[in-house]
Amino acid sequence: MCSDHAPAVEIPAVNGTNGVTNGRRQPKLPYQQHHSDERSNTGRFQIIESTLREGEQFANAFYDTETKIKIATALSDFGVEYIELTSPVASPQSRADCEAICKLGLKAKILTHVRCTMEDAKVAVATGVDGVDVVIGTSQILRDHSHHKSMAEITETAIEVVKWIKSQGVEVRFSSEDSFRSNIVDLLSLYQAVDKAGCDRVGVADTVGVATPRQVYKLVRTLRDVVSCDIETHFHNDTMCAVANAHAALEAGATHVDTSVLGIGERNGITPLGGLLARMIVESPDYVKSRYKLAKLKEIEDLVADVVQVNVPFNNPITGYSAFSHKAGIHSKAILAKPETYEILNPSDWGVKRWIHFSSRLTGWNAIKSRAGQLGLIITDEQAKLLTQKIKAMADVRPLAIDDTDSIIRSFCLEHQPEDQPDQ
Ligand SMILES: CC(=O)SCCNC(=O)CCNC(=O)[C@H](O)C(C)(C)COP(=O)(O)OP(=O)(O)OC[C@H]1O[C@@H](n2cnc3c(N)ncnc32)[C@H](O)[C@@H]1OP(=O)(O)O
Ligand SMILES: O=C(O)CCC(=O)C(=O)O
Ligand SMILES: [Zn+2]
Repeated sequence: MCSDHAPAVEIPAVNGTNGVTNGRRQPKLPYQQHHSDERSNTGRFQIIESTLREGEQFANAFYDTETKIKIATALSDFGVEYIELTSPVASPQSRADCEAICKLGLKAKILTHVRCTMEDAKVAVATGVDGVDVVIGTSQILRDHSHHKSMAEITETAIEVVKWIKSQGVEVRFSSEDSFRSNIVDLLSLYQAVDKAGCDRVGVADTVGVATPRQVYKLVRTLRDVVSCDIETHFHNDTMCAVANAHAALEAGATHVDTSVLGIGERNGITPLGGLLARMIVESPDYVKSRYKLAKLKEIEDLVADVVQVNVPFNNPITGYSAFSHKAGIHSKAILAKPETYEILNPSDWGVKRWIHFSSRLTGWNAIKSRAGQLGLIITDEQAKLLTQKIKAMADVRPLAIDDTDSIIRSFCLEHQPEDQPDQ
């Protein structure tokens, strides 16, 4: 956990965020959702994990069959409800891999993602998937420059495709690509038509990452009153709103959220699996903990990071290098006393550790006293304060490594050894 430039005290993750402490249930925080809003699904959503579809559209991604199977198995074990795979019409190997994953008998349902055509739908159903995600662009710009179809043509084909997939006993979702740049009236009547045709889910997609949480809430809330089927949502992260938008969609009544591990996808990707769960555990801890094996998140992220040859960003939610680091003296003192002071997430839920940086000019005496304790050195408050001044003086000159600071602590204790100080 600690590098030479990040001297740290690892302290046990003992906080009971949202849990039971000393046999007493903690009072809910005022900003926690109480699920009194009937429309909100923040305590009962499902994840459509698209690392093997949207994620394959990430610039660096190349998955061989073995890797796809490894990722699909890990995601299913983690607890995601659905795994979405690349279109089987993309290439012969994509089709073979889709068939192979369908035969694994994973707990998660297997979906594949195709264009809104009967030809694509037939190939998709023949692979043995549990469900087919059908998509077509509905914004004027995509209709003009991608597939050149009118809304009437889209509606006619969509109804035919949805009805046919349903007739095969396979789950079907119909999604409008670029929903937030589409005409709302066109969009709602299209969703209504496919809902009537027997669609299991309709999908709202912010394909270009233009939507804000307020716009998402408004569209999904309206849609919730127009269709009776489930509502899936897909958010790109171009303006860093992908997690907030997913949350807003659930509040407005969406039932499913698309994610990918580390958020990989076209351009800078979509709602990351870890980021979404970090957001959701804060208000629905029991639901999130009961469905997903959170302690496996780091393993899955490391696996995918390795496959697509990227580093996990330092500020990644939960698993980033500094996600549970505390440096300034004011923070460190309070964290040592009660971790919830500066942590809304509990690292032990995710199998990771918090750590306290203790070798900078921002370090306070409480952190130094705690570090001395970890080294088996007992010092008084006054001695810790004096020692902290020495460490600050050194840290003003250059970055200190853990060993540097530990040496300063040890020499200080030798100089100030009381009669009963244990020998070092
Ligand atoms: C926003 C998203 O991420 S959507 C999902 C994106 N996923 C993919 O594209 C999967 C990988 N894609 C591929 O392998 C290929 O693009 C294929 C096999 C799907 C199609 O390949 P090609 O036939 O060579 O066509 P190309 O990729 O150049 O263009 C896309 C074609 O699909 C049509 N099209 C695009 N979107 C749709 C749609 N949603 N429904 C129906 N047709 C569509 C376009 O009009 C174009 O048709 P054209 O052949 O008449 O020009
Ligand atoms: O099928 C969908 O809902 C989303 C497709 C997609 O990746 C997008 O629109 O960005
Ligand atoms: Zn996408």
